[in-house]
Amino acid sequence: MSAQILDGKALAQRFEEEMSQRVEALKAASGGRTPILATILVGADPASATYVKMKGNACRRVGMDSQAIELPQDTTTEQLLRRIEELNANPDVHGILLQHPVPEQIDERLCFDAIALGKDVDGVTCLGFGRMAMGEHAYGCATPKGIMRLLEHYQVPLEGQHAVVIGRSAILGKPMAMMLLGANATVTICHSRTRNLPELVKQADIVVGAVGKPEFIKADWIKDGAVVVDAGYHPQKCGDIELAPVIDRVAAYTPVPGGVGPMTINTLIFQTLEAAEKVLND
Ligand SMILES: Nc1nc2c(c(=O)[nH]1)N[C@@H](CN(C=O)c1ccc(C(=O)N[C@@H](CCC(=O)O)C(=O)O)cc1)CN2
Repeated sequence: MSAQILDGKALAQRFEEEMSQRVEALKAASGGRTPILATILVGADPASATYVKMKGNACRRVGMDSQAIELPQDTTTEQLLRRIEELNANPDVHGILLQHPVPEQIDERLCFDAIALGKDVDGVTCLGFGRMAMGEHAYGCATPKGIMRLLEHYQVPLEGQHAVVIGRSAILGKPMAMMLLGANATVTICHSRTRNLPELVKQADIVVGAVGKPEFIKADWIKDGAVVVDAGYHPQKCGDIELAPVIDRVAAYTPVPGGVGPMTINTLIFQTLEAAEKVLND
């Protein structure tokens, strides 16, 4: 069997070309106003700094701007909330990204939830999650929404399929499960205390690795013909799933790197453009 590669890098590039045209049209229609994503990075975690830089670069590639806010490691919850309130009130800012994780003294949930719903282009607020889960409009959480866009592009059937999501984090596993459910998949959510994890994964038509541990999901848990989606990315340049031994016997898989990661960034930028279009086209 020759597996389909769910190529997130190529798809993100293609979507960027389409978005560039939309940005140009928006600027022309709004007297030259430019969509702006505000990015907030707290502390000096090198990986987070890299991701935020990649997001700013992606904005510029499609003709949008980013406003980078860098706050020191000892920032308090109150200080961060004030910065978010300023961005909420700034009409020139169309989307707000708070890079996760923040230093441990900060109440991350409180800060995520302070982001105005219309500017929550990273889909991190409880309100946005609730609306999405109930089938109402909200910007989706960037990584799971990016996975859904990838699966849709490659016409991976979801309806009636058994999707097993391994991981239950607020910005990945939980919204992923709700999005798959919204697409009429039958969803099992597994986590660190799940018993019989290998047996559950063996039942999956679609496996989503979202556990944050390198190659935690073993090749011999994955059934022949499954669709394998790996949302992990680790310094060893591998994901959450032991991928190499299964690529000849699965139906489709996301490579690491070049699968889910580029779609995460593309989705954030795409949703920023949507938010800007809502404001600037009015
Ligand atoms: N507020 C948020 N914080 C975090 C999110 C998020 O979606 N919102 N996701 C992750 C990290 N992340 C984006 O922030 C991210 C991780 C990896 C990639 C990516 O494109 N990886 C590449 C490889 C990169 C490399 O070569 O160094 C790939 O997989 O091809 C993009 C975004 C945690 N925080």
